[in-house]
Amino acid sequence: MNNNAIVTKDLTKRFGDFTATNAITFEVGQGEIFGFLGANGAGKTTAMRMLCGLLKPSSGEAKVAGYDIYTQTEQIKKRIGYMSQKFSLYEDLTVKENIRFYGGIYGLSNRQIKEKTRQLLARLQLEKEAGHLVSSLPLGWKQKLSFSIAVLHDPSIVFLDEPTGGVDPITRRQFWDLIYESADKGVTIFVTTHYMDEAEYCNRISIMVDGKIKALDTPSGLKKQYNAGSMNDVFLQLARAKS
Ligand SMILES: Nc1ncnc2c1ncn2[C@@H]1O[C@H](COP(=O)(O)OP(=O)(O)OP(=O)(O)O)[C@@H](O)[C@H]1O
Repeated sequence: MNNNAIVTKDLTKRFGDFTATNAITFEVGQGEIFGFLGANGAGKTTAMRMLCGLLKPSSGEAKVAGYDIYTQTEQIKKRIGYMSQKFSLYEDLTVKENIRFYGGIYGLSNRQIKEKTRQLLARLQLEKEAGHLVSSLPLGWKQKLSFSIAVLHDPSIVFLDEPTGGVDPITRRQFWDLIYESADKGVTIFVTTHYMDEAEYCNRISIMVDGKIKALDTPSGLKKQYNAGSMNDVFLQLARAKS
């Protein structure tokens, strides 16, 4: 396989008789921002959990950061960051304690944790809140903190599962500034979202319907292909074609 960040071939996950992810095939380049779109229940989280080494596929192949998702999940976990829909910050720990806790899990030294904490708090302008409980932060700040912690150990790929749910477009845009900063440093971003403004920010997008990838291209390529004025229009056409 080449040096793409993610390569999948016919990747499939069945739960009993139900096929949640149905033979998906795609490649994501290093440093690319790849949007993984689909309606509720389309199979996005299932696919993402397989790529993160958290769920064993039923069939098909995939490599993440060059490692096999069946046999090399430990190597994969060391090289990726993951931010789930219900991000995993500890609400009853302070901002600084959360950073220290995750730095420890990622195997950073005390010196690295101290330096990373300083950089992170400065970048997010959260110095004053360093000693505040995470539960006291507004949702948008929790999301930015959660993303920053997901890339604390300088992973080569970061998986974001609906990272900006429930916040306004301006707060989402600020979150995307963080994503662009990471991508500029060569980090591959694999992101699921329901927001079409966010879809437009991606380099390429795949759209999943009922477990299958129905479209995959740049936002402008997809709009052209579907003769659509917006990504929302593309999305609706694909969703309608289903019924
Ligand atoms: N452990 C499981 N056992 C049985 N069915 C499951 C399991 N996990 C997911 N599913 C089913 O697989 C389908 C795809 O779920 P998945 O969470 O991957 O979708 P999604 O595209 O991420 O949706 P959402 O946008 O709502 O998060 C759903 O119908 C879900 O009920």
